[in-house]
Amino acid sequence: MDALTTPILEVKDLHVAYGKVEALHGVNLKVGAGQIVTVIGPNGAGKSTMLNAIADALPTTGTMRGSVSLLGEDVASVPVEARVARGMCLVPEKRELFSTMTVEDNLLLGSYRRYRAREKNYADQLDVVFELFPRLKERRKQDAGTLSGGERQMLAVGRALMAKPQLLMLDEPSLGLAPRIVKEIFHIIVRLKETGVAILLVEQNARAALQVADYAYVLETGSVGLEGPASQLANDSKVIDTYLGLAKKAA
Ligand SMILES: Nc1ncnc2c1ncn2[C@@H]1O[C@H](COP(=O)(O)OP(=O)(O)OP(=O)(O)O)[C@@H](O)[C@H]1O
Repeated sequence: MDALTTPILEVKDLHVAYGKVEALHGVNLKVGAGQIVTVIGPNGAGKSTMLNAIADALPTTGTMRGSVSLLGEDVASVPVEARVARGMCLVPEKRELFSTMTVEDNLLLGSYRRYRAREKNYADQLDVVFELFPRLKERRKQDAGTLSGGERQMLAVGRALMAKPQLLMLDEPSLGLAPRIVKEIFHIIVRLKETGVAILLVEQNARAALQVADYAYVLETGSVGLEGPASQLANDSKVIDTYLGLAKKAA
C-alpha cells in the first residue's frame, strides 16, 4: 500500500472479549483503496469477531477496545447505521434475507434501511446490481425464499451494494456453495474491486481467497500470525501445508 495514501480501513490493536473468553488480542490490519484484502485462518480464530467488531455488530456479550478508522476517521463511537452511511457495509456469514419478499424488494429494502429517507432514487443502483448479477435480474420478481444457496449469497451481496459502499466486508461468501458458484461469486468480487470498492474478505477457502486478494492476513487464535502480499502467502510453505491443503480437500 502506498504509504502516502490514507487507508480506507485501519484497525489498530483490536481486542475483543466475550466475558472471560478473549477472542482477539491486538489485531492490526489495513485495507487500501482499490484493494482486496483477505483474512484466512482456522475455525474459531476470530475472523467473524473481527468483522463484527469493525462493523459495530458484536453480540451484546462482546466488548472491544482498540481503534477502527474509516478513511482516517475514528469510528469507534459511531453506531452501525452511521458506519454504513459513511461507506462501510458487512455481509454477515448468516445471510439475512426476507424469504417471502421478491429479490427486487429485498434489494430496495436493503437500501432503504441503510439510507433512510436521505436518498429516494435507487433505480440507478438497482441497475448496477443487476448488471453485476444477471441471475438476480432474471429473478427480480421471484421470492427470495425460492433462490438457490448461491443466488441467496448474491442477493445478500447485492443488498449491501445498494448502499454504495466504499468498503465491503464479506464473511465467508463461499460457505456451503459449490465450486462453480464460488468461482462466479469471486469473479464478481474482482469486478467490484475494479469499480473502486475496497473489499475485506474473510474466508476459510484460502485457495480461492488468495487467488483474488492483493494482500492477506492469517489469523490464528485471536492474533495475526502471518501477513503479506497474497501471491507471496500463496507460496509460503506453512500456508500451503496448513491452509491450502485443507481448502483443496474441502473443494
Ligand atoms: N457470542 C459469543 N459468545 C462467546 N464466545 C464467542 C461468541 N462468538 C464467538 N465466540 C468465541 O470467540 C472465538 C472466535 O470466534 P469467531 O466466530 O470469531 O471465529 P471464526 O474465525 O470466525 O470461526 P469460523 O471460521 O468457525 O466461523 C471462538 O473461540 C468462539 O467460540
